[in-house]
Amino acid sequence: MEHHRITTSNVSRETFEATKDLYASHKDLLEEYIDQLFWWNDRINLVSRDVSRETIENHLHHSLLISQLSPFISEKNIIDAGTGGGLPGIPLAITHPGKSFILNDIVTKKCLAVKQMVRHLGLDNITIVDRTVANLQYDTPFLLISKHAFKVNDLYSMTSHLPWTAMVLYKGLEFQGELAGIEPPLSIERYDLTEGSDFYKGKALVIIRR
Ligand SMILES: C[S@@+](CC[C@H](N)C(=O)[O-])C[C@H]1O[C@@H](n2cnc3c(N)ncnc32)[C@H](O)[C@@H]1O
Repeated sequence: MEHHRITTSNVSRETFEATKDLYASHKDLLEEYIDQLFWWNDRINLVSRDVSRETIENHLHHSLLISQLSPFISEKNIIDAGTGGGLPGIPLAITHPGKSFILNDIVTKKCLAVKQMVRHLGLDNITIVDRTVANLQYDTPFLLISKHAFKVNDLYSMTSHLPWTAMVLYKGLEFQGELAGIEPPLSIERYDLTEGSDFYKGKALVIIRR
């Protein structure tokens, strides 16, 4: 794994503040999404059962953080692999109506719930695809994003056939062991989120380019 080039930066206060502003300017729809997530979570398991509203709000802020990073800003087509209940894809689609999102999960009932939420929220920039990410077919270059769903080497090998321009992954700070077995040298930027708040301690956003 030494052949990969890894750099580390901190995410600035301004970036966290800009994310809060983005949340505030789409508050009504984001709060509606949280209501939907709780409603569906009572029926099927999307997030942990006893999770508080405050924690879910933190997950939405966390989801929106990547909107401040250049790979997200410059790409119109985005695939969220292992989206579960729609994180980070739904908050990003709400706040970026000009971008197109594919939300992917291997579990069909999760995808059905996400489809209902998307319909309820009136979002027309989301397509849902229920299969393993390894079987996705897509010809247009896109940004691959994923929050706490895969080890880096697993996601890398499952998507090697796809034309992703970069991956942005929501990881813990210590993800380097997950690079084992990846042969081509990667350029990796690790953004340490620890400065954000207690919620972000030990968390990182990881940008990977091949
Ligand atoms: C820990 S959950 C994370 C969900 C969401 N990203 C979040 O942050 O709340 C991981 C998700 O990855 C999905 N998953 C696991 N293997 C997958 C695969 N091969 N292809 C697509 N989705 C997969 C699971 O069904 C699950 O919903």
